[in-house]
Amino acid sequence: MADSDESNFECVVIGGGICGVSCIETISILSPLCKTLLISGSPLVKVATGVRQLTKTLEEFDVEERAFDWVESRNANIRVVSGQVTTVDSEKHVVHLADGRIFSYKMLCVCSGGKPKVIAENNPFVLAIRDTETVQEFVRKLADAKRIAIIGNGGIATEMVWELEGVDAVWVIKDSSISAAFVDAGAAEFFLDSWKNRKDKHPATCVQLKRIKYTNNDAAKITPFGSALGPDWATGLLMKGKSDHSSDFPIQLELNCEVKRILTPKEYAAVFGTPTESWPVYVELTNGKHFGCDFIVSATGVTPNVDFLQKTLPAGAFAVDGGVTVDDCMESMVKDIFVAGDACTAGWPFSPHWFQMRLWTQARQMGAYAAKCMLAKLNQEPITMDFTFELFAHATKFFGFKVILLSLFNGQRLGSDYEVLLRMTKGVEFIKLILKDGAVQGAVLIGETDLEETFENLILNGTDVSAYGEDLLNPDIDIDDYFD
Ligand SMILES: Cc1cc2nc3c(=O)[nH]c(=O)nc-3n(C[C@H](O)[C@H](O)[C@H](O)COP(=O)(O)OP(=O)(O)OC[C@H]3O[C@@H](n4cnc5c(N)ncnc54)[C@H](O)[C@@H]3O)c2cc1C
Ligand SMILES: NC(=O)C1=CN([C@@H]2O[C@H](COP(=O)(O)OP(=O)(O)OC[C@H]3O[C@@H](n4cnc5c(N)ncnc54)[C@H](OP(=O)(O)O)[C@@H]3O)[C@@H](O)[C@H]2O)C=CC1
Repeated sequence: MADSDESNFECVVIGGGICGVSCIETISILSPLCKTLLISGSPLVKVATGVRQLTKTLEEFDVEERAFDWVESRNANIRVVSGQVTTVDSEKHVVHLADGRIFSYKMLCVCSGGKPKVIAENNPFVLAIRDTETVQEFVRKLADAKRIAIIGNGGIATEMVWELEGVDAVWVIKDSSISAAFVDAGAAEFFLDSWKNRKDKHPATCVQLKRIKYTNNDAAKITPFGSALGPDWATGLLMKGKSDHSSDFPIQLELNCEVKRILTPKEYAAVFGTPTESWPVYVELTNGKHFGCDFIVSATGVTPNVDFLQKTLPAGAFAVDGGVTVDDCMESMVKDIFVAGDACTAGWPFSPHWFQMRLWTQARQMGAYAAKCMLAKLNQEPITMDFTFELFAHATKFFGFKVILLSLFNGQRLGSDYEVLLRMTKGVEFIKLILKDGAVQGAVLIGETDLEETFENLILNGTDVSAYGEDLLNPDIDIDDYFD
């Protein structure tokens, strides 16, 4: 290829995470002759493999890290380069890389992911988990730790506390129950109770949803953050500290509070007097408690990683949460710039049963759908929205239990005007249905319930279930028979 060919592409995709790779794979399948470039800030890309469709909208897959040449070998029209995009010139349709290279595009898809929100950005005792490197740093520091503080109440904190061994942890939660980013107080109680009464941390009944291996790649990543970790990042990792306690429940829960300040030993002594035990860092909480620890994990969510678009897009192109607002074709306010995955904020009128959460499945689906939209625009063809945006569906694993979340599982968007139907067997299963206007609007299915397909259908079809009352969750009745 001549030089100019080397830098001119029809489609350019920024980001080698699950979203960017799903985008180029879809372009490659739908339009094998489309000249496409993937610019990855990390030395390996993340590929979804072994996709298993559990129901119409619910899927599981494994995630593997692959070298650039694996991606290129699948299609001669795909090129993958390593580099950090610093700016995008939307007038000239070119992207600039930190090393001076320039690539032109007809259609651009930004899949640059998110970066952790950190409670005290430059404090060396505060650690955030995002990618393979940060998790390795965590494991390394943990090996020398007797007590840590975990701040945040979402996916990372929930998965981390379950895996910890040989360390005391103070879990600082601003809500009144654990894991509130995903489940309500009832399900949280189910988890806590099962956890405290567990006989075996990984009992045979616990379903292994998926397992992946992350490589320790020696090549330096180019952007400050590599691709986000995902399913099973915590499973199989030895998260072991050096405390010699033998408690089965070494977690101290601090509910309804936040970190007031983080203090050095000197600052702590000045405020609270000389401590009985000396620690590298101290934490004061808004509930008045204070304690020392080896380090602090900030697991307080992500913010879209789109700073390099600040000069390209007008202020109005960004949503309140910092993501780039996209329309129902994943396109931003600026022509031919599409944004997908953790980097974007879905800005179209949602279907009644879907909403955005920054998760693997949505990153993969958005990447694939953005590819279809880019090609449709290139070819001036119409496009209809993917079915995947009809219903929110998430499969994961918390505290050793399979967890399925469907549609408005916490009554999102319904205000207080809905009914809840519950079935719970301690240590075995927790099922919660959200009902409104006689129809199922959402479901939380914890344990081996095998009900995901049934409830997905009831939600999607808007079936009137009011005649069934509580029988809907009667364990002696096979509800599949009702709706056959
Ligand atoms: C610890 C952890 C555990 C998680 N567990 C789960 C889970 O169990 N289930 C689930 O559904 N979700 C989980 N998530 C969320 C999920 O990982 C993300 O939603 C998903 O990976 C987002 O994919 P993405 O491709 O949009 O972004 P990312 O994976 O963040 O990829 C972004 C890519 O863009 C590159 N990049 C960034 N800026 C530039 C630039 N300027 N130039 C070039 N390249 C750039 C980065 O290097 C990276 O390769 C987890 C997240 C974390 C952090
Ligand atoms: N199994 C899964 O599906 C997993 C998914 N993930 C995903 O990875 C991403 C990163 O995970 P994570 O960091 O846990 O983010 P999450 O968004 O899951 O959770 C962040 C939590 O921290 C709370 N929080 C925010 N700021 C503060 C603060 N200053 N002090 C105390 N608490 C605070 C949030 O409360 P509030 O919401 O009220 O602001 C929320 O409960 C998320 O997109 C998450 O969905 C991660 C791990 C596992």
